[in-house]
Amino acid sequence: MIELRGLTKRYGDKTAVDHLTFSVRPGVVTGFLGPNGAGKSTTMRMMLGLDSPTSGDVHIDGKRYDQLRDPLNHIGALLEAKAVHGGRSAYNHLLCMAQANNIPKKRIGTVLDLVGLSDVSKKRPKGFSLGMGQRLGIAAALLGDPKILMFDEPVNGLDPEGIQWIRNLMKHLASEGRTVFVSSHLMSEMALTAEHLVVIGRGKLLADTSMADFIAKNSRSFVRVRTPQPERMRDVLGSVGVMPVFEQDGGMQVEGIEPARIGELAAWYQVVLHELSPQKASLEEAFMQLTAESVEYVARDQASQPGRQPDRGAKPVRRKR
Ligand SMILES: Nc1ncnc2c1ncn2[C@@H]1O[C@H](COP(=O)(O)OP(=O)(O)OP(=O)(O)O)[C@@H](O)[C@H]1O
Repeated sequence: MIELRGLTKRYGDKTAVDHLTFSVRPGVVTGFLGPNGAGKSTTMRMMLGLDSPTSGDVHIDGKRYDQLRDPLNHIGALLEAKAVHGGRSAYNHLLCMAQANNIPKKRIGTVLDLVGLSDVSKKRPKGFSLGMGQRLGIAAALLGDPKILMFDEPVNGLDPEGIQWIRNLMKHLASEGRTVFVSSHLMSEMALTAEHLVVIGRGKLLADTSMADFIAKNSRSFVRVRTPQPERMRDVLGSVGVMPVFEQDGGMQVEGIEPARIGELAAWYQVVLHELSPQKASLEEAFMQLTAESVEYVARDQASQPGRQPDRGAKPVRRKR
């Protein structure tokens, strides 16, 4: 279990982490989400004692990191893929870590097997691909057989096979009862991996919720209707108590009625339809809306258009009647 209480980090007048209070529980993968610059890495560094908080604290199984004996036996982390001494073989890299942390040598073979690097254990990591480097970083995190694991953007730059491997590994580690905390700026990736979500923006907590709740609240479904007779269609829908919402490009979003029923009504009242398609607002859209206020760096074309939504149909515009 990881517990943060009022965790705050300031760099000069910049508040990178702003009074974060939440807990990360064992047995599930917890996704740590936020746009670039939200403060995820800074938070993780403070969890690992690599940075000290300006105020507040973080406890790993009830203790501060610096109070843990043999910390690698409690918490393992993958922060930067290639932060490895290039001159040592993969085996020797892990050996140095094991010796420095009172970890039995036999764990090295176990973790190299687990991440699929046994065949290249004598090779130097500087010749490794990004995916192999990532696997070595994970082997290092698992070396002390810790109950808590932390991964900072572990799938960045990986191919689909590597992404799937890491996803399955994280789920497996959680199913063994471990605490698994993984950061990402991609909601779609987290939806496939995490059971719990912590979302931050500009260092502040925006959501601490189960993935199921987040999906239930945010995956709004609606029907997109396009017709050359929008006013007439609006009246037809109004006659059955449904109020469409017009989109900027003239289409309309209709909620609370099945597409088949809309088609039947249109046929009955002789309204021509050009589109009748069921839609689901994506989780990525919901995440972008949640964090929209807190995005630090916005592409110029978005920034120059106040109110512009990042994705098609993310927020419909109501047209005056
Ligand atoms: N050492 C530092 N000195 C000054 N500012 C810093 C320092 N480290 C981080 N920051 C600032 O703190 C904020 C949070 O950065 P952080 O790297 O924790 O965010 P992040 O959520 O991990 O972002 P990303 O997804 O881009 O890695 C950013 O505005 C960053 O510029």
